Parts: sequence; C-alpha cells; structure tokens
Amino acid sequence: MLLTIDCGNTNTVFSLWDGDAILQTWRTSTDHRRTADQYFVWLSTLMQVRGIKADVTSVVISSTVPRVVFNLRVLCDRYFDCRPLVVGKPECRLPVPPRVEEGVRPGPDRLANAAGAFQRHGGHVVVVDFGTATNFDVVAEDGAYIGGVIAPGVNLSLEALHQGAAALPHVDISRPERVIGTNTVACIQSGVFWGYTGLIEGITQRIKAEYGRPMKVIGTGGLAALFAQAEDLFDEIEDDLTMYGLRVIHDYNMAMTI
Ligand SMILES: Nc1ncnc2c1ncn2[C@@H]1O[C@H](COP(=O)(O)OP(=O)(O)O)[C@@H](O)[C@H]1O
Ligand SMILES: CC(C)(COP(=O)(O)O)[C@@H](O)C(=O)NCCC(=O)O
Ligand SMILES: [K+]
Repeated sequence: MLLTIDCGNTNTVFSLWDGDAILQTWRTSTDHRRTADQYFVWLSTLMQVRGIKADVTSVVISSTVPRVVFNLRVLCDRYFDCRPLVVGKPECRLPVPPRVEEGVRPGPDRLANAAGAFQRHGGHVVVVDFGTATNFDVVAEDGAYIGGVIAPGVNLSLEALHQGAAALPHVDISRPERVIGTNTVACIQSGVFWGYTGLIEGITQRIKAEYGRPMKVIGTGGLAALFAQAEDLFDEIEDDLTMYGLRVIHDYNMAMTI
C-alpha cells in the first residue's frame, strides 16, 4: 500500500491508498520533535480503529518543514521497511521539472500540486492552496510549475491581528453576512473574509492577464470551500489535489525504475 504524507507548516496529513483511491486520511499537527515511534503508535491506532491492516510498502513525502523529514524517514525505515521518496530531493524525479530562476527551490507542496493539476486538467491552471500560507501555483501547458504567488495565510492574518493589537480578540474565520461589521468580531471577520476574497479575485485576474490565455482556477486546502461561498472564485475545488500529485510523482518514479 502507498502512504502519501503532506507535511505543512501547521498540519501533517497522511493518506493511505488502496489502488487508485484514497482509503483514509489522517491529520496531526506538525511538530519536528515527534519521533518515528510516536508517528507509528498514532498511525497504527487509527488504522486499527478502521480495521485496516498496516501493510505500507511505499511512502512519498512532501514537507515544507525540512526538520520533520528525518523522523519520517526513520518511520519508513523502522516500521515500513522502505525508503521514502521525498519531493524536492535529487533522487525524486518529477514528471516535468519546474521552470523557475536558477537555484530556486519551490515548495514541494507546489510541485505536487502542479503534478496533480496537470494530470487532472492538462495544464494552464492556477492552484490556490490555503495552508499556513495562501499559495498560487501556476502550471503551464506542459505541466511545469512556473512560479506563482505566496500570500500570508488566513489564520496567520487573524493571529497577527490578535497578537499585534491589544484590544482585538482571536476570531475564527467565517463568512459574515454584511461587509459593515457592527461589533469588533464582525469587523475582523469582514476584513479577513472579504479581504481574502478580494485578494484571490485580484491575484487570479492578474495572473490570467499576465499569462495571456484562459486558465482553470482550482481551489484546495481546508478553507477553499469557505471562500467558494463568496463569489465565483474557483472553477473547481479539489481537497485531495496535493495528495493526488504525490501519487502521480510516486507512480512516475516507480515507472522510471523498472
Ligand atoms: N476547514 C477548516 N476550517 C477552519 N480552519 C481550517 C480548516 N482547514 C484548515 N484550517 C486552518 O488553516 C490553517 C492552515 O491549514 P493547513 O491546510 O493544515 O496548513 P498547512 O498545510 O500549511 O499545514 C490551520 O491553522 C488550520 O487550523
Ligand atoms: C510557501 C510555503 C511556505 C507554503 O507552505 P504551507 O503553507 O503548506 O506550509 C511552502 O510552499 C514553501 O516553503 N515554499 C518555499 C518557497 C517557494 O515555494 O518558492
Ligand atoms: K499545504
């Protein structure tokens, strides 16, 4: 069985595949101190709950946090008896290499998104990925990641307001009915929700103009669905896009070695 691991700056997500379909997805907070043994106890408990026998034979990892990769490698070696493919490392080949400035190392999550988006949509795509950061990943006609935009994430912005302004509470994001807030919480929710709505609209419009041809806009990450309530921001929402891209990269590497 294939295990795909998407480690972001906030959360680490594990998806277990059965053939072409994701069987289960589990999420834990990202913490570089978590050991291989801790991961395994957690994973095997969740597998047991679902009645899944843990026969993981290959693993592919995307990590935007370099420090966690060490313990994930130990997990693979000790408990799954395999060497993981780590996206961004030289031994992990990509179906199409990114076209960016010399020496730049795009986030592995963005490379996975590009691989997934190309397989599903065939290029000319913008992926809007809501994580710790809000990323826009531009995927060209041939499937190459060619750059994009990194904006502060929604939760990071909310947290920054709370930390930087003595009188502002921590607020959970939601879609406010009105733009003009009549209490502090409503004002903050409006600023962040409608602010990000404008950001997504504005940036995708500018990307399309600069790119110069029609593009598909795909939303992914937990908050994509929330923003889809605002306007017509996305052509599609695909929550599993990063995982799917990891699978594409895994299959490509397997095909190269036989
Ligand atoms: N459905 C959701 N509703 C509210 N907040 C969410 C949801 N999904 C994710 N978040 C929040 O968004 C932030 C980033 O999410 P995540 O996709 O896990 O980031 P990363 O991939 O960078 O680790 C986290 O603070 C998380 O709590
Ligand atoms: C922009 C990111 C921090 C987003 O990571 P995430 O929000 O998923 O944790 C990550 O893709 C990253 O570290 N990128 C490296 C720089 C680049 O992509 O150009
Ligand atoms: K992510």
